[in-house]
Amino acid sequence: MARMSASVPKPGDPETVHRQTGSLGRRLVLATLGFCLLFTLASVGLRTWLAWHDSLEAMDAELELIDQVFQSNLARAIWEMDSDALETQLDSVASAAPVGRVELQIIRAGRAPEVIQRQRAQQHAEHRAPVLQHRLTYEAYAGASETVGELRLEGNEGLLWERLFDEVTEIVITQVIQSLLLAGLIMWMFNSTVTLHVRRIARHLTALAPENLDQTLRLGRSVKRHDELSLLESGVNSLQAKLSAYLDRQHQDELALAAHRDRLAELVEERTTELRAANVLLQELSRSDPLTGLANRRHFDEIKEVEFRRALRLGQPLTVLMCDVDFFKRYNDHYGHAQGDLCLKVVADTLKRVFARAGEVVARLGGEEFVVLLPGVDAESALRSAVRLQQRLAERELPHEASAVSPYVTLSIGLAGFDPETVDQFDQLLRRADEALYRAKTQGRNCIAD
Ligand SMILES: Nc1nc2c(ncn2[C@@H]2O[C@H](COP(=O)(O)OP(=O)(O)OP(=O)(O)O)[C@@H](O)[C@H]2O)c(=O)[nH]1
Repeated sequence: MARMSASVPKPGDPETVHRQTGSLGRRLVLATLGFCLLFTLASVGLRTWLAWHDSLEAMDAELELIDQVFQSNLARAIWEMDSDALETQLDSVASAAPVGRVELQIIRAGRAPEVIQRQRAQQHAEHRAPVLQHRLTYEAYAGASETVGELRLEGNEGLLWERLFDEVTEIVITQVIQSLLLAGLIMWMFNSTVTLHVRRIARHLTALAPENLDQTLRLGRSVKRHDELSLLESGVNSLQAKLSAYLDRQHQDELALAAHRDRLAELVEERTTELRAANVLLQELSRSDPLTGLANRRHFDEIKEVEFRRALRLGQPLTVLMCDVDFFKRYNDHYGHAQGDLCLKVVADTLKRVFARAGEVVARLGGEEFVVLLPGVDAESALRSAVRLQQRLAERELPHEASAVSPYVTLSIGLAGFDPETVDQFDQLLRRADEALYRAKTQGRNCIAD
């Protein structure tokens, strides 16, 4: 199977393309043969015409020679009226190859001329062969020359055509051989000087890939040759070099781009982390009181509704403590506003320590007023926690010389427990806690009212 598939021509393979498109050399040979055929026809025509005229001239000369050879003997035979000799001479003339027809007119005084003729069987009356005609004279003695007849020699037309046929045959054969040799020579030269190298270039280009661009094209010809193929060879190599440099540059650019992309991703990751942290911080800040770090009123408002609905749904207890620093205005006036802030921080810290269980919420509602939300805690437990709060604060012994109830900072606490019978909104619960706080204040402060 592997062997079979290896022999299957692949698209783009130079051999396949060559089979599909044909050979330049073959086309050149066909063109050469066509041209040679036309040239041969023209050449044969011209040479045939020349050969015909040469044959005519040659036959004319031959007739002249025959005439020179036989005219004196014929003239003598007429003069001597030797009819045997005359016949013999005439037969000899007629048997000469160049002669197609011979006609002898014998002039007799006082009588009509006598005509004797000899003709080849195939000689036509109308022919193209040369004709030689002249008078025959006989000089019986010096100075007494007399016309005795007239000889007409007509050339052998058959011989003419025979000679022409031989000539034309020779011309055609030599021309055809010449054309075939020329076409073969051109094909061989074209194949060895052009086609071979063009195929090598095609194979080289087909095998080109990014990883072998450094393999230059070598046509294996003499370095002294500087022709179109040399230009093509150096052009291909120059193109490969440029392409290789371009791919190298592109690779470097891709590496740099990947590095930039990685760096950018890192920066984005860093910025995202920073943004997330900032966002978390922002959310915390938006929900917490900047002075004490406790939940602010906004955050408390979010939580209170959730816890209230849960208590309502599950029927669990929910208790609210409203806490207010006693005589805080006096504290501020006595110790200054900055010290007042520190005092608020200590109170907040005490609140956080006492109400540190999960679910317990401590918030600063404003000024020196704090609220504690105790989900799942009934009023009785809450009261104990409130007492513990006052004790813890007292243990911290924050001096408050301006207070009318204690030498230390104290808290008044209002307590309200959730009663589903009478309360259906959290703010009602909050109002009750506020009212309880008011009662704690009016009852003398530093106490817990419910
Ligand atoms: N240092 C400081 N003082 C604040 C802050 N917020 C409110 N205050 C002060 O807290 C005081 C609250 O005084 P009041 O509402 O009259 O109450 P009080 O003086 O504590 O009197 P009682 O509540 O009746 O015991 C005001 O003097 C406010 O200026 C704060 O963030 N820092």
